[in-house]
Amino acid sequence: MRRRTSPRRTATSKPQSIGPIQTFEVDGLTHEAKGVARFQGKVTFIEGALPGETVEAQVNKAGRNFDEAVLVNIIEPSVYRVEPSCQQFNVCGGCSFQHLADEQQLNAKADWLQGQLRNLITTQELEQLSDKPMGYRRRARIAIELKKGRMALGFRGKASKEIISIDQCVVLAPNLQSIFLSLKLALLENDLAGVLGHVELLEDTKGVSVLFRLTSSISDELKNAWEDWAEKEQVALYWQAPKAGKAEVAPEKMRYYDLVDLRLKYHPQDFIQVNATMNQKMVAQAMSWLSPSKQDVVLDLFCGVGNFSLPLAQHAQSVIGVEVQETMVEAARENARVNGLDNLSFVAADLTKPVNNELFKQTITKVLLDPPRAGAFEFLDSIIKIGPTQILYVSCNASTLARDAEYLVAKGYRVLRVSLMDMFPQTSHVETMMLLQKKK
Ligand SMILES: C[S@@+](CC[C@H](N)C(=O)[O-])C[C@H]1O[C@@H](n2cnc3c(N)ncnc32)[C@H](O)[C@@H]1O
Ligand code: SF4
Repeated sequence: MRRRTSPRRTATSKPQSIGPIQTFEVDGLTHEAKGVARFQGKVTFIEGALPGETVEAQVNKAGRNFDEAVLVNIIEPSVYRVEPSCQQFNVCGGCSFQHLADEQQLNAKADWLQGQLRNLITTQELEQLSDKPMGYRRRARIAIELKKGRMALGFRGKASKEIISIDQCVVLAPNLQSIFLSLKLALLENDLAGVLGHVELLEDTKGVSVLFRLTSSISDELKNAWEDWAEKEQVALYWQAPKAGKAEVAPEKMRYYDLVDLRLKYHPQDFIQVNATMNQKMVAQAMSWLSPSKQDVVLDLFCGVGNFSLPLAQHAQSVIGVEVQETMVEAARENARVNGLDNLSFVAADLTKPVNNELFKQTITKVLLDPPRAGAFEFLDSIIKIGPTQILYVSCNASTLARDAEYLVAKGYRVLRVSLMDMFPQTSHVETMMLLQKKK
């Protein structure tokens, strides 16, 4: 439980203001964590202000329909305001909600999600799935910049593209937090920083790894110095050569993570869900909601390396996974083989384009889809043609989920269950699971 705060001056940096300091009563919150107030009838968004607060702010962007203001002082704080755990919270763009108590963050996300899905869930209760609020990220891309001889290693800022230099990131898994510190010190001591595009930190069942994205070649001597550092820190090191699409990785250096009794191999730059414990819970919930049985042939769209396909195959008659990246399809096939599952097949296909293959020849009873932010609109007519009895939609973008689900509902499906999954606490991102059933 984090400490509640009392009235105080905020640590917000000095605003580039155009208006005088005014007093606002805040009565709403956007999903990007901006307080919503009205001044003489006009909506004003105030970054850092919370509902129920009386604040002083200065309008720094005046628009026709709304203004934006910079928080100057909190006169009456919300009872849900807490001290941010991260010292960089006011400037780093990585988190939006650290000033709001964890349970209230979830309520705010639920309200927002309910609004996005207002045409779909009037009576259904929005279910919730959550886990630890801090130390959950098993993957992070760290930006790097050298300016006038000074190194900034961190994330993009809240209000600018500037890289905010950080020493500690409390949403990272603890092992990644400690390797981050060691990495920062080591980068200050030699010449690698000048030829880095970015650094990727990753933790999985195999351990911790660091991937360097190079912008130009480096000497063997420098490379060896870093290999020594990696050995001392007991991390695996990967090098992505300049202009290379992906790092070259020997089979024995592939990564893996465990999912209950399954082991899934992947390339260090392949997609994996960033929150390991929430992923376990999400997959378990998907199995419980979709409830695959030996009568079911399940289609797993946007399947990655088989995160849902393999657990589905443990219960279903068979599973067909579809994924655009050939290398991930190969990894998924290998994962099925190594885990002793012979009722899976995988197809490499771009689901935004017409898919002309065996998919439509089989009787598919259930479909699971987990698309990127853009959603799956182009493939919806194909799903309708396949005609599964149930569709389980996992989404990281509620607005494309709403669009796609409204289309499915118009074409003969109804929403059975919806769950907000707090995959990314402290940030404004929301993961959602929706189960749809074909109307009789
Ligand atoms: C949100 S991830 C989900 C992956 C997997 N279901 C999991 O849980 O790890 C979306 C996946 O869709 C794949 N993808 C992106 N665009 C695609 C497309 N046009 N057609 C097929 N797959 C695509 C990505 O490579 C990625 O593996
Ligand atoms: S992403 Fe990390 S450094 Fe940035 S605000 Fe969140 S916890 Fe702090």
